[in-house]
Amino acid sequence: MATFFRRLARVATPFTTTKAINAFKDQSKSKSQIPLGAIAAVSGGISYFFYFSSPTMVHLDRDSEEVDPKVALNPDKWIEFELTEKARVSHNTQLFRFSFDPTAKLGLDIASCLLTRAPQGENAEGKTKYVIRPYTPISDSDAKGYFDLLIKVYPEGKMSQHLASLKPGDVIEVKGPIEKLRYSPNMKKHIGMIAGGTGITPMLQIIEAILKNSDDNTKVSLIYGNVSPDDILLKEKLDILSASHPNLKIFYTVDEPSKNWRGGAGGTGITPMLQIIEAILKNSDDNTKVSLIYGNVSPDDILLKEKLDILSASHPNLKIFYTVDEPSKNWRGGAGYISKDMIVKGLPSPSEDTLILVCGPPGLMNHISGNKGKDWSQGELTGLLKEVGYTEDMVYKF
Ligand SMILES: Cc1cc2nc3c(=O)[nH]c(=O)nc-3n(C[C@H](O)[C@H](O)[C@H](O)COP(=O)(O)OP(=O)(O)OC[C@H]3O[C@@H](n4cnc5c(N)ncnc54)[C@H](O)[C@@H]3O)c2cc1C
Repeated sequence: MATFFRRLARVATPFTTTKAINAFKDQSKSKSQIPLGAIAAVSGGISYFFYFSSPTMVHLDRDSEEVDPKVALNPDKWIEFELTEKARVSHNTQLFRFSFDPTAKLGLDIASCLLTRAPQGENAEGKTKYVIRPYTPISDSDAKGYFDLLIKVYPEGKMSQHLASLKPGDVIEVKGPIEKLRYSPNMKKHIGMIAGGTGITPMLQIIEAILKNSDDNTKVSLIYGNVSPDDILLKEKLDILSASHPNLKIFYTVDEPSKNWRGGAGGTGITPMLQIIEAILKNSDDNTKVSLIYGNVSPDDILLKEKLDILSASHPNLKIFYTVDEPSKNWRGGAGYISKDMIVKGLPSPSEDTLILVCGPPGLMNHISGNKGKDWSQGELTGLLKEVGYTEDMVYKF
């Protein structure tokens, strides 16, 4: 448990790809007990390297193809799952790991959610009343024996408070899956995503499905909005995925930038990035595209800017976006509500080859795309996406 909390604490520090690989090596010594704190910090990066560099994973994949795996979820029946670990991810968000038969998969297609229910007193006839809420697992859909939920805990939230009160060994009832958007590889050339807060969860399901399939060439551009830098969930995981996959570009924006707001790399956090950039650029057989978001307090604080500018000017595969806390007059983004300008610059243009996915709290949905209908239908497309020229068939609201 101590290791688990130490790893969690490391979430606050810049995480390099080397660290991710080492973290994986450490974990592989006790494969059945991967600490959830490490998952909170880097699981995406680890699973990415796992999928693309580990012979063990190839072997596991072959195994799973040979035998039709058992499935843990049942769409018609509430099933109890045991909480094995939980970890704080931000000041109001926690990660929960639930376990089941280690030889079974959860049984979730991309992109789907599941339903949880918890008892909430009794009705007049003495029967148990339940609160039921949907959540989107963020663990690999092929993972055996466990699934992870990333949940924002609301002060008055019936289910989120119940979940926050659970201790390892306690159980929660779950039913599903409920399919949202049926994702198939290469269904679109370019997918744009706009997420707010825990609205990142369905996006993560789709991103990981794309990145782990080497035949899927879909480009993904994600705009991820949060209130403050401390609210950005799984940032290290997203950064590692983006740093190691040229088809994934991420732009973070926060309503309340703090002094520490650093974007993808901050200050001396540039050093590991530079190592990777130089390794890529000096190898003429390496066609990896790199997008670097490099944040600093002020324009004067940007380290090695001249060198980075020269590299970027001479290598078309390297794109750099600088962000600063104390902007000069030329400041162009990285702070404030998601704007029309960010959408135009950051997402694929309206076209039949693109799809824009939106997920977040009602305020964000209203601002970006209009909310869903009362009957959970897609509802009318309004907001910034409509203004920019997208049509209803180009947008999916989770
Ligand atoms: C398809 C789907 C997938 C979802 N996946 C996730 C997920 O992966 N992780 C996750 O954390 N949530 C997810 N949600 C939201 C989740 O289902 C619950 O709505 C949320 O956890 C609040 O439930 P609660 O019972 O704790 O709060 P409630 O008792 O329903 O609400 C109590 C108070 O909390 C506040 N509140 C509740 N929801 C919101 C909101 N969305 N925005 C702003 N304030 C709110 C309001 O002030 C409300 O009055 C998903 C929702 C849907 C529809």
